[in-house]
Amino acid sequence: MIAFEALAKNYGEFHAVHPLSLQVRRGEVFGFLGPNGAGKTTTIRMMMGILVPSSGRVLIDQLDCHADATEVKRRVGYLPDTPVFYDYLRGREILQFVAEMHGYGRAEARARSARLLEEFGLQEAAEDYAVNYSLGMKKRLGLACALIHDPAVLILDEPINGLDPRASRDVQERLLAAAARGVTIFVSTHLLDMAEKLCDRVGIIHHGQLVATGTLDEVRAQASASGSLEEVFLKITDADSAHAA
Ligand SMILES: Nc1ncnc2c1ncn2[C@@H]1O[C@H](COP(=O)(O)OP(=O)(O)OP(=O)(O)O)[C@@H](O)[C@H]1O
Repeated sequence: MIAFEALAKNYGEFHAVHPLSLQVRRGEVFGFLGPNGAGKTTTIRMMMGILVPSSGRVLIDQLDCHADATEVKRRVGYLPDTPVFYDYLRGREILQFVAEMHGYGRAEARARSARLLEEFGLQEAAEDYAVNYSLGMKKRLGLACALIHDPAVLILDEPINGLDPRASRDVQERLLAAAARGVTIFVSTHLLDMAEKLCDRVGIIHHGQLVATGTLDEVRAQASASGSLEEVFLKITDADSAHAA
């Protein structure tokens, strides 16, 4: 479903993402984990056609995310790390606007927006301006925007970063519901609890390099570590730092 083929990004001499090769299967929830500055957002921006790869490519449904960016966007819902909305549009208007951008007529856009506002618990705030939304509400609105066209794939950059425990659980439950409907989810995070609860497989990226991939058990075995994902993650990224130093 998602195929990274030696995808890489350099900024001058700096290798933000070293050649990355990886397959994510249809219906899988894949956690892309890494510490700050590891290269997660850079990778996701290349998947969304926002950044041009220095070499290699990434395919979604066999479409090149750079060359076929428009067609890819029809199949993909994207939640950026910091969702930005027009401050003086109301929640409902934002969703309708996104639906119309996807080509739905006015009536269908309205119906889809109403359904998602309800599903995401935003009906009461539907007529409020986005500028007055809390961070949790913004993330929920962002997710609703990402799902408005029933995408087969969701690409999420830090979907619960900065949320309080209730809002965080809320978003995770909605992601699990999407996964249960068969949506393929590629989610970047440095919040390991979430990855442990949500993901079928994870990849750990550190200093722009994929240093481990697999189920939690497989990653544990690769790291010769036991215990929580946090322990495995710390061991892998520490060992790598020591190695790099
Ligand atoms: N436009 C740019 N020019 C130069 N370096 C950049 C640019 N954008 C990102 N970088 C660098 O590339 C590296 C990877 O950044 P990226 O934002 O992808 O990390 P991240 O894993 O998403 O981190 P975080 O969890 O902090 O968001 C960082 O060292 C960053 O400073």
